[in-house]
Amino acid sequence: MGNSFGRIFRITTFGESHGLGLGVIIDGCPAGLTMDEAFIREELQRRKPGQSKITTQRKEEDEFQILSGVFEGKTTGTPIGMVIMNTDQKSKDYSHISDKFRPSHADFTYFEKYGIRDYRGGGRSSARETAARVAAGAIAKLMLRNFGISVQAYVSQVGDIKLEKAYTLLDLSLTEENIVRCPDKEMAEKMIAFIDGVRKSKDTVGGIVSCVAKGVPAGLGEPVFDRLHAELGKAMLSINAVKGFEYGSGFEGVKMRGSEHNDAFYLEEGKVKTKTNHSGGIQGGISNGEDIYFNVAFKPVATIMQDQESVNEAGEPVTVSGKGRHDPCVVPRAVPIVEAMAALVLADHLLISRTNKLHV
Ligand SMILES: Cc1cc2nc3c(=O)[nH]c(=O)nc-3n(C[C@H](O)[C@H](O)[C@H](O)COP(=O)(O)O)c2cc1C
Ligand SMILES: C=C(O[C@@H]1CC(C(=O)O)=C[C@@H](OP(=O)(O)O)[C@H]1O)C(=O)O
Repeated sequence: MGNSFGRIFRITTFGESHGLGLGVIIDGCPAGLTMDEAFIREELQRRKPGQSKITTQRKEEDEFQILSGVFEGKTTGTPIGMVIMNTDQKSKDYSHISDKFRPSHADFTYFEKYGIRDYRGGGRSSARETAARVAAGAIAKLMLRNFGISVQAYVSQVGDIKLEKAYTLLDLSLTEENIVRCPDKEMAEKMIAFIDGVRKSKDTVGGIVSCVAKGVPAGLGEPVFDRLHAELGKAMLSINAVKGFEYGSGFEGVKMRGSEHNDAFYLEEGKVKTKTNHSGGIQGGISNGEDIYFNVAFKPVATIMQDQESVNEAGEPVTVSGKGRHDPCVVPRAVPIVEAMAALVLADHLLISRTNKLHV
């Protein structure tokens, strides 16, 4: 429970931030998929810590090894095991809080649930675990690529610096050109300067990652509880520090009338299309063939380099001061994580949909 995700394309992750390493088992990846290790490496590089001045300075190369499930460059249909070793843990930085709870991190809730405190870094609750998800997500992306499906995310907001343009008006190929991963160069510079300033003031800040999936065929998703947007929402809300998810017109849509919000159908070369896409590519929990787009809100990082009020395991009031290497803002590194989780949902539903209709 709690460590696995997906139904057919199913992943289980393991490992802690300051343990020996972490990894993932993917069970259900179809046989015959060409493995592109260089691509998996690239994806991990986009997420790894220590990549710029606006991320945590922990230096992990996040080199991975595939242990099973691949033979002569192709998946065999058996479980794929992947490991990434930890090489730069500095657990000493956490000895001073070994019995204290950092406000708004998971120290207190994990202790309440398990009665055990792995105080080496955030343990299992550290976003280090998302390296395993990105490795699995890369394989899901390789599978989706065969079906012409792409998933691309970018940073659209940091604090109150907001990119007002919709994704349709942006050149998303520019996202990787800067360290904050915002495709608008000018806005990116503002965001970077802002995060750097917040970091220097020993504080942290939140932001929004936007994501678009293109080429998703109509018909993915289940009609009632496992609606495609519910699955995407769960995937996104399972990422550390996520506080909000909205898809399509989202919360802004409430300001519109039905006459404006409805997406009119038309035919293009015999194919059903919609003129607008307020539905975000999903209607009745099922994809309609249009782009699927959504936003994910991340809170400011909990560990700040300032004294904060807290309590310890003995129930005494204490002061907690941040130490160690932490992200001043998670969104630059969250971009590949959001993409990975979206790719896992879509790969899973692509395989599920094959059981829906005899002719698919
Ligand atoms: C990419 C990424 C990097 C993160 N880095 C840090 C960090 O350096 N320090 C920290 O306190 N929290 C960091 N977080 C957030 C914590 O992992 C998260 O707050 C914690 O697991 C508690 O979960 P919750 O915030 O979802 O309740 C990061 C999250 C992500 C997605
Ligand atoms: C190491 C990574 O990021 C970490 C995410 C994280 C957290 O609390 O989420 C806290 C910091 O590390 P630690 O687990 O040592 O406290 C970050 O450096 C990584 O993403 O690979």
